[in-house]
Amino acid sequence: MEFESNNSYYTPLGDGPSTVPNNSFITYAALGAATLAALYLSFKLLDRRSLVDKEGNNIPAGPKGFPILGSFFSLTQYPEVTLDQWAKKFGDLYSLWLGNQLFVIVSSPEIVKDLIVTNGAVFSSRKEMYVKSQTVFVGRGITATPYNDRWRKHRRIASTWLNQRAVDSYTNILDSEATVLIKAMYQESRGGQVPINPQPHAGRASLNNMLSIVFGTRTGSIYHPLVGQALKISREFMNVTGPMSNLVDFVPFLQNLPNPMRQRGEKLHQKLVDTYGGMIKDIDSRMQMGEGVPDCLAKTMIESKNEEEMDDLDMAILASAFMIGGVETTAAIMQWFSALIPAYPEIQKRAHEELDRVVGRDRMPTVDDEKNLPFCHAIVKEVERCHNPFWLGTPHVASDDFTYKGNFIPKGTVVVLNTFTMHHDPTRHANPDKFDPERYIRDNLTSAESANLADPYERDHWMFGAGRRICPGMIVAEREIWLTISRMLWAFTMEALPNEPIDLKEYDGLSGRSPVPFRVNLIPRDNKVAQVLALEEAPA
Ligand code: HEM
Repeated sequence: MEFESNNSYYTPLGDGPSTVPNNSFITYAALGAATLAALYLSFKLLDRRSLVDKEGNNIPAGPKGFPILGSFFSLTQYPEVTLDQWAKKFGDLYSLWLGNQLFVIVSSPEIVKDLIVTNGAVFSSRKEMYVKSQTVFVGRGITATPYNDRWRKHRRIASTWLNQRAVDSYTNILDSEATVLIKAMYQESRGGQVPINPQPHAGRASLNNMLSIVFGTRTGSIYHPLVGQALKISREFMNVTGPMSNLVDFVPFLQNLPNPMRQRGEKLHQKLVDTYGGMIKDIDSRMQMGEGVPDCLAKTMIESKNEEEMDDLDMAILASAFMIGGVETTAAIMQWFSALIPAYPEIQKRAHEELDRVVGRDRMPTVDDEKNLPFCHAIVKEVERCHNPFWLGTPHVASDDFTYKGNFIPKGTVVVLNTFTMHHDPTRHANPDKFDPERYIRDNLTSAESANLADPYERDHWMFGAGRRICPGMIVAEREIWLTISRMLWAFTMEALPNEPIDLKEYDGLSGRSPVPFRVNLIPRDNKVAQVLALEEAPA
């Protein structure tokens, strides 16, 4: 199959500033028919605002918003900041409207546990968003599907490649890709002589891990055409499918008008089918010709497609969910780490001392070393707390009416975990805006273990979501993040360029977020680095 040769990952803002909403309200407003529909809807909306249950309990209070649009335009730029301000005003459980859709915003660990975990039978569905679910994923794929038998089947199949035993079986691949990453960074920076943009390197490391798991293949360099193409697809996905960014998702009459988001969604859908569906077809043909194919998700799906009643589209979209969910996310954490750490020489120094004491200079840290490197482990968790790539997560939906402590949550309400507020709660994280790994120094659990703690206030962070839809890729994600970050720390002293400050506020992406491109100096810590990376012969 052919891949477009496109290295646009160097300029990921190619589709315009990503923090601007995707729909042009002006275009829609120009259409006269909208006025009548608007009036009708505003009456309906007023009706819904007074929703009550049988006992007369109201929906939680919240910002009023505007007729028709609700609070849409308050949430276009840095929505997590607005949600945080409203949490301070309206409390840990409040509501808002976007168009005809009611949202409930949950900002405390206790309420997340009570609703999403304890009442998972009610709060584990997804809204079939017009752009993301209906147009891009066409009702398939594990991420966006409602809580039904198709989701259960896809989650079960996904888990066979993401559970602890599976991850243990391919940890050698994650380990080798982490070494390749360090080597490529070393080489591109010419042993620390020129600054580099870590983005394509982080992207390729994550991409190669997912390519191995899903298709049993990998790319040989950041210039392989699949790197540019896959990262471009993931980036477009992040910019097209924000949980609160598409007005057309919430104002249904817009779906019948000429619609740029539908076109972008359809194009993206086709790219997914052509790229990842095409790779599955290649594997299928090779298997039919009796060629040996490495074990991978695609092979599992092809072998069991009759028994599991999966068609080609099911397989293409499930593979796409891995390629999207598993690439930008882990790569974003590696990038946030690389953006943050140059500002903290004293933290690097302490990490270097720990690494030298526990691991030494003759080898790089491994998965087994993590338990003996509490400060490096704490750095990873603190990066995740400060820079969750999905502040709004993937919202859940109530599949039934529910009343929680006098607050009515009607069936169909979208429930958002307000992770920004929870990650910045000063009662749990003193001085929350400070990057301070020390706060996790006594946390010796993985995030997967932490998610199972009985006390939700003890959980490390909420980056992976919660309940029955919690990220099934947590174990592999953590392992690859550990290997890459601990090895970057082991190999380099990371420094910002004197005249190029690294922007930690702006970010790229609407559903997921990663830093805007930046460059860093990666100074090898000593000449052992080249030897351990097998770039230089060890002295006799
Ligand atoms: C830093 C890395 C990652 C982050 C921050 C992340 C975050 C998330 C979040 C917030 C959700 C929604 C959870 C919820 O509904 O409560 C999710 C779901 C999901 N993630 Fe991840 N993820 C990461 C890595 C991965 C990886 C490596 C994979 C591998 C394939 C993956 C696959 C998925 C899938 C398939 C779902 C959908 C689950 C469902 O709806 O049942 N993720 N992820």
